[in-house]
Amino acid sequence: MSKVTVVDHPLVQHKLTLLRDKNRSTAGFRRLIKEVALFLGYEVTRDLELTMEHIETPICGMDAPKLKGKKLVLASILRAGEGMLEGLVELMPSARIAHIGLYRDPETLKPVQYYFKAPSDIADRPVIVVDPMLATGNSVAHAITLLKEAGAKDIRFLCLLAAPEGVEALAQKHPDVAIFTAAIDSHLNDHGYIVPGLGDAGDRMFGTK
Ligand SMILES: O=P(O)(O)OC[C@H]1O[C@H](OP(=O)(O)OP(=O)(O)O)[C@H](O)[C@@H]1O
Ligand SMILES: O=c1cc[nH]c(=O)[nH]1
Ligand SMILES: [Mg+2]
Repeated sequence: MSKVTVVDHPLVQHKLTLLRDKNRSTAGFRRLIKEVALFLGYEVTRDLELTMEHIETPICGMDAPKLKGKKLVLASILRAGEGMLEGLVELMPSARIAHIGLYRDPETLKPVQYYFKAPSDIADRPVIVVDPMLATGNSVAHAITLLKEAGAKDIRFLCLLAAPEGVEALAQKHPDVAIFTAAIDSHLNDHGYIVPGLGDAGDRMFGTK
């Protein structure tokens, strides 16, 4: 069973409420997604391994902690992952980036793939998959399958909002992938939207509806 972490930091919860509000402007929505991603970024990277390195401060030499191993990969599920990616890149400017182009067929709720590009040495790097919405879980499960086929081994998933159905489905398909989210909502409606949710994240972020 996947480990699920709900990030209940008060600032995250406050900003999530602002995001849910249907009267939030496109600019406000974009800014908030990026801000929340910064907070969530702290949690999703909490268990990264450190190694000691000798450095010289202006005062003396010391052994100080640095991240161990290769830079990690941020894997953004298009389109909505891009908003969170912006915040995470600010936190980890040297991260490598993977893009996975998927949209959900509104009838079948199955993902339709239109793009995939990942670093060639992804097998040697930790991977954080980002997409604000975990609804049925079909999109992220497909994205993770593609990343595993490309060689990824150490994968975690960061979203903003999850439905219980999606958490369950992802845990079934990829039990090795830890899930980080700001909230787990009530359920999915007949169209596969999260209730109460925040609507269509991509459309709200890019102003396409
Ligand atoms: O868990 P699922 O049921 O698969 O739904 C979640 C997916 O739906 C949304 O993308 P969408 O298909 O709207 O594409 P977009 O980001 O281009 O708007 C969202 O960003 C996820 O990728
Ligand atoms: O509630 C939902 C479900 C899928 N995708 C979204 O953007 N929102
Ligand atoms: Mg969308």
